[in-house]
Amino acid sequence: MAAQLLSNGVLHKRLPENYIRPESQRPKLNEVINDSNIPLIDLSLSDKSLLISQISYACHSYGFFQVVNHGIAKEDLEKVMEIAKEFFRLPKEDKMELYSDDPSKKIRLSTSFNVKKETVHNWRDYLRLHCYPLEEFLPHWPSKPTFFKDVVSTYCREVRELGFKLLGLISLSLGLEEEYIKKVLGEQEQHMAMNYYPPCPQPDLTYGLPAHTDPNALTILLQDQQVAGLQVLREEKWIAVNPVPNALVINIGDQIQALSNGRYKSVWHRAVVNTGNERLSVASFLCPCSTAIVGPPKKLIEDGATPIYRNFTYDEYYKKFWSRNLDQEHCLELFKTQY
Ligand SMILES: O=C(O)CCC(=O)C(=O)O
Ligand SMILES: [Fe+2]
Repeated sequence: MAAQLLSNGVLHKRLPENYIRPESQRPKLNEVINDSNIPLIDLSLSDKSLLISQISYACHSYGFFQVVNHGIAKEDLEKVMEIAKEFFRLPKEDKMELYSDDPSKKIRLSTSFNVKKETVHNWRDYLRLHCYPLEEFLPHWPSKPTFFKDVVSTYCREVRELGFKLLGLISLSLGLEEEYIKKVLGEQEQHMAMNYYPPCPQPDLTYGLPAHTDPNALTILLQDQQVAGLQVLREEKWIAVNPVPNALVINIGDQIQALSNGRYKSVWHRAVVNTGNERLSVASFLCPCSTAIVGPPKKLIEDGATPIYRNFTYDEYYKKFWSRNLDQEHCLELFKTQY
């Protein structure tokens, strides 16, 4: 039976059986660290070498950071959040026109993660959109709510620019030329996931999204300004990433981990749910073009360092990623060299 969209409005008093994780896999919410946080970086900092050293530290020791003064207006962030909320409130008939559980579809509304493969579902609906080149995909995006295409396409353009700026800073922080990563990754694809996590009757038994790493190069996440839910693994402990006003959360994906020869980390993260409030997040993923060959630059291995991963194309990697369950071993493990 097809999984049901949670946003279609059935209220659950108890968590349905097929969302309940076995005891050993539950989120242990009382053990999460709430009062520590990931680095917060001000991108308007005029001291560029200080900025680069902050980026280097954040990418190496957290794999995650938040940015403020990132160049995207507060109003644009608010509009995207609002339109995402409106989207998930559309009538069932409108939403079901977009429903698909086929991960290869470029525009689709779905639920959980990979409903055809997984045995336990996650407390999430999501709209996944390919966003680049915009002119190619825009005509196929949802035409409701009315301003969806306008608002989301403006945001996509802004996020892409921010992503390139960050890739430049990341290149510099690795001692590479500013344009290095952008050149290697080719004409990058851009995908978006609008995640909707409704209130959940038993949040300690399930996830919005279980622990995973992002398979792409760089992720820019706009998270709900009111409701926390994102958590990041650091030194074997889960840390809550509490929302900071107007900040965007940045995380290193598997491709930058590979490209930096393991220096920068694509870390495990997850989204948990709660009883009282719905939560939304909008993730933008910059992805290498499918034929891009990912491997460490000469500069990072010239002092005799061993390449940790074999070279691969993004196409090969992405297929492998979607053929697995989300919470298996780090997908990069499968690409390690045999030394
Ligand atoms: O909802 C969140 O905060 C996390 C979303 C996420 O990790 C993803 O979409 O890959
Ligand atoms: Fe993620």
